[in-house]
Amino acid sequence: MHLIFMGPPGAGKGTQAQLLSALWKIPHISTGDILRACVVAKTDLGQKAQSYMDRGELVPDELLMDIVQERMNQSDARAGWILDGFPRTVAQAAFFDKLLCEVGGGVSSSGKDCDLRAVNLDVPDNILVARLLSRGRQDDNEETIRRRLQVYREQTEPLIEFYRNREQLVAVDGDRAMESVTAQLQQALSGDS
Ligand SMILES: Nc1ncnc2c1ncn2[C@@H]1O[C@H](COP(=O)(O)OP(=O)(O)OP(=O)(O)O)[C@@H](O)[C@H]1O
Ligand SMILES: Nc1ncnc2c1ncn2[C@@H]1O[C@H](COP(=O)(O)O)[C@@H](O)[C@H]1O
Repeated sequence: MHLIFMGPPGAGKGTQAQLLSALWKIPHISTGDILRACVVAKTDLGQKAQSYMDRGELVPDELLMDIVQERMNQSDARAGWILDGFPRTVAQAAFFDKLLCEVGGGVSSSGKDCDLRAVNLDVPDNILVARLLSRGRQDDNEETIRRRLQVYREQTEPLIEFYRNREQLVAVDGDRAMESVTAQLQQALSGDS
């Protein structure tokens, strides 16, 4: 199972990825979590990324490439993965296609034998804002949330069309109870493992 979780901030990507990762015994790889760990550890990357994250901007593409490549090369990623929050730009998607050709362990990014699926969780903006305000992460304040939603519409949403054109898109209504979203995902993805 090779999954990309898309959807705006607060759509439930992390929540669902964590559940399905435990169920299917494949790693949940969140670029946001990796970056936050780098910020806490005050690594060079963390120091460069922090101001972008605090403002709700995307961290520049070139800073993401190495961490994704390194994580995908770890042994637990051989059997499959759920990528949460990557790719987020057209440039990242192109880089990711190339990476899968090189280190994909048999996963190609397209073609008839490819099992890559891009899951989009759809949730209305007013619900997203309410969810994020009650989650209360450092970047979950009203101003940053608005900017993250805007950045999502401008830079990440175009990827929905990209994966739809490749017939890899799985669209799920994320504005339901958590268990119902999980059930929809299991049903939509059954037979893909
Ligand atoms: N189906 C749901 N119904 C109600 N609340 C939900 C649902 N799914 C997730 N949540 C809650 O909404 C908040 C955001 O969820 P989550 O962190 O999974 O979103 P995300 O898409 O990963 O966001 P981000 O991209 O900002 O990291 C969390 O507090 C989570 O508990
Ligand atoms: N793929 C990414 N490209 C650029 N910036 C990213 C990426 N993934 C995460 N970020 C930054 O981290 C925060 C939080 O990410 P979450 O996925 O919401 O945890 C995001 O706003 C970007 O600044």
